[in-house]
Amino acid sequence: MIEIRNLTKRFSGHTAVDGLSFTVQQGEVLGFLGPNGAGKSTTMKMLTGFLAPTSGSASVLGFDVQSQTLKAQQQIGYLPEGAPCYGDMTVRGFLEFIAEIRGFRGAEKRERVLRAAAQVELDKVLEQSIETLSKGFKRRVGLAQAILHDPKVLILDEPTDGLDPNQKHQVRQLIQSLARDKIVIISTHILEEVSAVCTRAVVIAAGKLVADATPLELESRSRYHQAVTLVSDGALDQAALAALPGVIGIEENPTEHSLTLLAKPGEVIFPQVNELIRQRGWTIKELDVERGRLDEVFRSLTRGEAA
Ligand SMILES: Nc1ncnc2c1ncn2[C@@H]1O[C@H](COP(=O)(O)OP(=O)(O)OP(=O)(O)O)[C@@H](O)[C@H]1O
Repeated sequence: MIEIRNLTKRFSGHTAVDGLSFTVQQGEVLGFLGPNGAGKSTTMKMLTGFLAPTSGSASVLGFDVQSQTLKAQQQIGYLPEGAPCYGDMTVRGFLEFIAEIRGFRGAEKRERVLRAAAQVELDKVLEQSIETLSKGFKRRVGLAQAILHDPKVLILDEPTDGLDPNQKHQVRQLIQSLARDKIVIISTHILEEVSAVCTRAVVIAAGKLVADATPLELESRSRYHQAVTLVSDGALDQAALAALPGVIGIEENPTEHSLTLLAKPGEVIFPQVNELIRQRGWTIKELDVERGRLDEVFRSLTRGEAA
């Protein structure tokens, strides 16, 4: 388990992290979200023992990060933002270098490098210099160095930032396969990542926790949760749609020639909308029921709080 208790960091009069508390259990993939300047990197630095908190504490699998720093750090694999590597080294050379820093020698070092490279599918580029790799492969090198010592905890700072959609997809699949027996914390600005890979999300703004929930719970806070969008060539009777039980509003989307019916919190409106369509014999080209919009929830949670 990772436990963060009342963690606070002040920089000359400015409070970057403000009394943050949360825990993460084995098997969880936690999305750590917040606008620029919210305090994500500062929290990660305190959690990984690179920055001392002003007050409060953090522990990793029972090891206090401040008083048992090395023990705590041995449990952690860390992918820093941008996954910096030594570009002129080969993939194998770099991974062996990291393995040595982690204390592995001889056959064990070589085996660990091969195992980590195989896990993230780097086998074919082991002898290639890192600077000649694509961004996606560079990110894999960063992931490989983070898992060399088979840590129980992975801390990944914006692991898919700057990658193309295919590379994003591949790195997310890798994270999911690595996450099975680990605790994973992913800091991200990319909200779709939260739905794609995270089991839980902690949202911070101005150093304070503003939400701690599953992606589904967060989506259910959206005003678009259970909203029904209809696309039709013909005109629809908006008054009749608005009068349906559970409907609290209608939005017109002129560019898409569609109507979005908003549901009262906690209510499902799809059956009554469907019934009205049947009764009136409307031709509907598309009908979509939404889970909710994370970007809207994120904005309303963090609005005006960014530094
Ligand atoms: N060493 C430092 N000295 C002074 N202020 C700092 C220092 N490091 C961070 N800060 C401030 O602390 C606040 C939180 O910064 P932090 O980098 O943790 O945010 P973040 O959520 O990681 O942002 P981003 O998404 O942009 O990476 C910001 O206002 C930042 O300017």
